[in-house]
Amino acid sequence: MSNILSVRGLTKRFGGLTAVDDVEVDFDSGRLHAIIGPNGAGKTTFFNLISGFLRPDEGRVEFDGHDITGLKTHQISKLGMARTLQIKSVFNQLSVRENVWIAAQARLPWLHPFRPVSRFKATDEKVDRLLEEVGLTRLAERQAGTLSYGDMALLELGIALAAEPRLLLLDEPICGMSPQETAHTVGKIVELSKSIDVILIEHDMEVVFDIAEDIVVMAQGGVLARGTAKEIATDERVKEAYLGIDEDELAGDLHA
Ligand SMILES: Nc1ncnc2c1ncn2[C@@H]1O[C@H](COP(=O)(O)OP(=O)(O)OP(=O)(O)O)[C@@H](O)[C@H]1O
Repeated sequence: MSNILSVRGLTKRFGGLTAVDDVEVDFDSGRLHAIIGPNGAGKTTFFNLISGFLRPDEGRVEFDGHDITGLKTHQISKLGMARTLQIKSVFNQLSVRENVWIAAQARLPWLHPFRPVSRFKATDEKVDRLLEEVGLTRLAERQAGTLSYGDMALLELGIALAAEPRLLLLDEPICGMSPQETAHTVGKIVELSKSIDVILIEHDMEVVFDIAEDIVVMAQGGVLARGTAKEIATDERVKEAYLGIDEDELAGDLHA
């Protein structure tokens, strides 16, 4: 199986704090990956480094065969990596459809006066498909700013998918959602992961253990453990890393 992402010696310091510390990790294509770890473990900083929001102090990141170390976010996104649900990319005044349309349009060459009408038709069809895919067809004409939290998250997913990514990074995609919204969004993520690669940062252990096929555990900037839900749930080092932070909740989830 080929690697969609390979990370070597990745390090990021903020003053005296090493937020990501010499991380070496590969993510193979075709499995749903999750990154978990206690607060402050370095998960979001890791995402920021691989998606170009932050420049690493040391190390190398390879995405889909390209060395992307130090590239800017738009260059990385052009190569096929999308990230969603932490960056608020939605225009609140526009409709759901218009938001996705703009994102889909951005993928095409710059607008010019001689652009064939068929290109707009193709974009319209693509937008319809995307809305269907994320389950927002019924709300297509709704002003985005009036969406519920869960529907807004789905819209952000639609916007990310408009870029036709090979790899989708999701940072706490169900944070703040109701149980129904969670179930719906988790279903979508699983479905999506069958056609594109997904790496998910998530605190909800029940969801992670339920859907992730591969779990990377980060602690204090490094990779502490890696394995299947079963392996991670019984790993003493993982239990220790969470001890004192969320002991009751984790104990419940790990033994579920
Ligand atoms: N821009 C920054 N400047 C200074 N310190 C930072 C910055 N970003 C993150 N940190 C610190 O780096 C460490 C790792 O933070 P990070 O947000 O990556 O952890 P995390 O695992 O995503 O945590 P959480 O689960 O709480 O989101 C923390 O100690 C955090 O305070």
